[in-house]
Amino acid sequence: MKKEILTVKHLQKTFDNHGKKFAAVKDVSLKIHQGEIVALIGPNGAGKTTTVSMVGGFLNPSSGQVKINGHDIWKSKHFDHSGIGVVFGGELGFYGRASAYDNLVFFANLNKIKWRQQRSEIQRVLKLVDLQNVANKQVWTFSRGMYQRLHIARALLGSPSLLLLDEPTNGLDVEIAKEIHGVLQKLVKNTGVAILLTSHIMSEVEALSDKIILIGDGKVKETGTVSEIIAKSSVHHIDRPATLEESYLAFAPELRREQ
Ligand SMILES: Nc1ncnc2c1ncn2[C@@H]1O[C@H](COP(=O)(O)OP(=O)(O)OP(=O)(O)O)[C@@H](O)[C@H]1O
Repeated sequence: MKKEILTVKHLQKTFDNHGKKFAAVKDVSLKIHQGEIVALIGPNGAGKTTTVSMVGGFLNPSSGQVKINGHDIWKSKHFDHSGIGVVFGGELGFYGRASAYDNLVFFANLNKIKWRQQRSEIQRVLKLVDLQNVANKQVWTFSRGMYQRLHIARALLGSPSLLLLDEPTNGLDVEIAKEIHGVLQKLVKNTGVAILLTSHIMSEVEALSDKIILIGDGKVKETGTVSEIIAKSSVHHIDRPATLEESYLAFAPELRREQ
């Protein structure tokens, strides 16, 4: 049995905006094991990003538990980020005139990686995302795909056991999205890192995930592998298997927010 990396139990988040309460996450429980890719899917406003933010330590839960490697991250006063790498994505976040290597030195310092270990650690993460041959190139020259790979490399500094990716290929064209999928699959295979991602792109979820968690109205509505979710949706065709997108659409009414 593979090691349990992330355990989330009955997570809840209620926002209070000037006395007006809104329960964004009502009841989310999930588990991720070493080397697993798990996708959170659901309609806009379902509570996916709020969940990921609580797992990543950016937002404190109203109640519930988040454990990384058995350690309750919200129990201790000082949140220990070392087990988690967050991929922020987008075209910001790096200094364009500096090289990929020098950008990563900046983040290695933030991560408190000892200077003696920095060189080998930066080379390790650049290799994992296949950027080792452009380590000394200025980042402004990078393509969108290379930029996204550098975001992943940054998140891998310090060898976290869990990577969080909120819509990892948002705004990227199909070809670059495929490139990123390949990087993530290779990463999981080579390092055993666990991945929690959110996505609206069903082909991406189908290609990457070992497990899917369907979220609606701030609650987990279904959990299963791609084929289990398709089977549960009861969408059938005589001439071909149902797609995840068709099955997701069949679940859509159940996922809407209760008024
Ligand atoms: N700080 C906040 N104060 C009040 N409500 C918030 C706050 N942050 C998020 N929400 C609300 O909580 C709900 C869940 O938002 P969240 O961003 O987690 O959804 P999501 O599933 O990630 O949606 P999307 O797919 O659009 O990214 C939404 O209705 C959102 O407006």
